Amino acid sequence: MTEYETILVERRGRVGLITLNRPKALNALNTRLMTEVVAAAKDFDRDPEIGCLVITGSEKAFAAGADIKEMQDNRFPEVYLDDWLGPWDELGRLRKPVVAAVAGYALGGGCELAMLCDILLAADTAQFGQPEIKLGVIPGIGGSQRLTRAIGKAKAMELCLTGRMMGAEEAERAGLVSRIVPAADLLTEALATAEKVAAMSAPAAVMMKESVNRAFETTLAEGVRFERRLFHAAFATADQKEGMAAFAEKRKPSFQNR
Ligand SMILES: CC(C)=CC(=O)SCCNC(=O)CCNC(=O)[C@H](O)C(C)(C)COP(=O)(O)OP(=O)(O)OC[C@H]1O[C@@H](n2cnc3c(N)ncnc32)[C@H](O)[C@@H]1OP(=O)(O)O
Repeated sequence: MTEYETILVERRGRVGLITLNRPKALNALNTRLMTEVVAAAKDFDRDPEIGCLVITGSEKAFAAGADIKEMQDNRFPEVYLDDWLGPWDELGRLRKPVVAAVAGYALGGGCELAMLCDILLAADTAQFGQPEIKLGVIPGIGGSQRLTRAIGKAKAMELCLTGRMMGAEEAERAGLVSRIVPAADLLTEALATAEKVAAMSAPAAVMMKESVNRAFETTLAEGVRFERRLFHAAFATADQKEGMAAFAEKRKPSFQNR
């Protein structure tokens, strides 16, 4: 069993739950936390018993950004040569779906971490923002790119250039989050959503995630072609036979994840 210092890691049936746990620093993302989150998420991603992940924080903060005190004395040659913050990109390469359950502050790297996930659920207390400009820097884990793709240039530009936070309702209207839930229900709702995903055919869920994500990386024609190829490939799985037989026989499917 791996020992972690800055996160809590639990299995809830077929769901892998990662809880950021630096409460005194509002879950500021230091190097240790980055290393631990990435390692735990990759372990779950490799685990055939896990079908979906949930990443969450505390009531007050999902994460208040990269750890400012840790990075304030950084110098260009070191951060450049070490590709500092690069390991976060590995979360974007996870094959299994990931649900972000966000309450309180999701700022800077915290907002970027949420956007690295696939389904974003927000508590009514959630506050999103990219305030790096106030520190004399810009986002470094994809914030200027993913926020712009999620909510469009007009709003992303305003938020990034002013550092203004946006609440859960504005974030939902803008298309950043899929749903708002009362703060007290956030984890229950996130786990229920993740369980629903984990109960689907694992190959179909991985194909679905890959196909939706492709929409951000390619032209419409290429994306449609990519989707068609994966759709064809789904007919090579036992789960396609089971899913369609279950429909015809008016029963629930029992997927074998192959
Ligand atoms: C990824 C990249 C490239 C960049 C970034 O993410 S830069 C960081 C972006 N985030 C921020 O700028 C937010 C910084 N935090 C705040 O503005 C405030 O903490 C707050 C508005 C989120 C909450 O304010 P509140 O008054 O409720 O709480 P504080 O007393 O300010 O914070 C409690 C405790 O946590 C420490 N803290 C908070 N955020 C960070 C952070 N990002 N890095 C390091 N430490 C952080 C804060 O210093 C305080 O600790 P102490 O009591 O020990 O001072």
